[in-house]
Amino acid sequence: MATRRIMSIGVVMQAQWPSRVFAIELDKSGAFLHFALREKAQCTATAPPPPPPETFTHDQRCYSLFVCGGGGGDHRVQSARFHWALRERLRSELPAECELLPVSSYLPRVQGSLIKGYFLKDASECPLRTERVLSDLSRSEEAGGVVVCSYHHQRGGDGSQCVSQQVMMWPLAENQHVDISKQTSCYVVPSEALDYHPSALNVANSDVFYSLEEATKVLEECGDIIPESRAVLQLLGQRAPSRHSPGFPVVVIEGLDATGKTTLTQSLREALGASLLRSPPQCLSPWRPCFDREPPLLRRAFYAVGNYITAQQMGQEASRAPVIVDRYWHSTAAYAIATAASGPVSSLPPEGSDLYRWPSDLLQPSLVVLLTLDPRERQRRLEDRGEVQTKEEQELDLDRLFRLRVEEAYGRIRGPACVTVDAGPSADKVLQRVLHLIREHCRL
Ligand SMILES: Nc1ncnc2c1ncn2[C@@H]1O[C@H](COP(=O)(O)OP(=O)(O)OP(=O)(O)O)[C@@H](O)[C@H]1O
Ligand SMILES: Nc1ccn([C@@H]2O[C@H](COP(=O)(O)O)[C@@H](O)[C@H]2O)c(=O)n1
Repeated sequence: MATRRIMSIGVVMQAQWPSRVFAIELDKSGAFLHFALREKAQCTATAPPPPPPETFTHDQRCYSLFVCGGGGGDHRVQSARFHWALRERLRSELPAECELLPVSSYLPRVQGSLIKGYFLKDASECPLRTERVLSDLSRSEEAGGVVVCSYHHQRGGDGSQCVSQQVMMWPLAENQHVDISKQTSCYVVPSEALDYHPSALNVANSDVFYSLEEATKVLEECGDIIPESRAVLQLLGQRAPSRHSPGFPVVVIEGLDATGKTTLTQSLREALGASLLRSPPQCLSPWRPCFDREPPLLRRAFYAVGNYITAQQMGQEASRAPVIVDRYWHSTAAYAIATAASGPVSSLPPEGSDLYRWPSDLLQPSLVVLLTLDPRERQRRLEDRGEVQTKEEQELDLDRLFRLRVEEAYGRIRGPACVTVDAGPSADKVLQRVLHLIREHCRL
């Protein structure tokens, strides 16, 4: 099985290697370095080697690492967990002078083509220690192994400079007869950037699930590794997800943390004599911390399934009374899309992208209200709850970018779209405003 997996991903990567673009994430504020590979054989003796992208001109040894099973497919759970754990392993085993950056390899505009990896800049005195760690990794059979490449800066007699990539380790099974000679040495050339974060290519069914079937598939695949996933699936039970339009209105309240969702949902329950639900539902609480520690593929599948369990509860409750729901699909999709990207709002998948669509099999609420709040007031409310961490300025700025991405993603989701309400006024004023919206939008 492992060999088949190595074969499939290894061959796919090998066949596409020269067409792929590599995007090194230089920092969380969204700065990328894009490069492509050009086979040396294609460059004639008369043409000078292409000038290298900037980051490679440093006097540092550079490496890239890609988990072979990094794409979709039958071992995606193992690959995702291996890639997730690899960061900690590299951080603890590599010399402290090694800088570790995320790198993505993808085929431009090809959905699902993204493979995630790490880019390593080694400024340590002892390159052997780094190479030993990489060599140990290459022997790892987990998730199909790791492709490791090194980058070499060269200066020609005429003063020209170039960078070449050498494949150090390509863990293909011996009997697969895959010829990697073409990939062993390539020139590294600058490449055009995508208009958005490359993660958008793999968001569907890795970060956001557009049907119950796709989300449950992930939990089924990890049943042996994470027994908790079986318990979650059992809770989902045999009942078909609720898709029918319920008798009473279902109103979802969304927003970043500390925007006042709990306060408002409780007041709405009292004012309307409504049932109050939340997603993820209470019954999933024992397993939430476990999935919060897992990589996005598993974590997001858990929250997606949570929405379907809440939808079943909504269907039942809405036959008796209005239903108020604290978080639902908008939260799942907006946080997932905003976390997969980094940097400014412009790095999100473009407005109107199919990635913002509502899953066709998930109960649609009658109204979705998004609470927005001035960041300083939100900070003040967090402080009142004793939750403000002393953060470095830089971290605060990254936090600000993340909040902006989440809010923008919330606003781009369609089917239903959310209605924005300023949560800055007093709790009672916010309640009155939302009650007014409910009367306007829903039959009561
Ligand atoms: N309109 C308001 N004006 C002033 N303070 C408010 C208002 N609404 C809520 N608060 C206060 O702000 C804090 C955060 O509110 P709340 O817990 O309702 O937010 P939340 O969105 O549910 O947060 P989380 O998602 O983190 O649970 C609480 O201390 C609450 O009392
Ligand atoms: N329907 C949901 C609800 C929540 N999430 C994720 O949980 C985090 C926020 O939850 P709080 O309990 O802290 O308010 C957030 O990181 C979301 O990723 C979700 O995905 N779907």
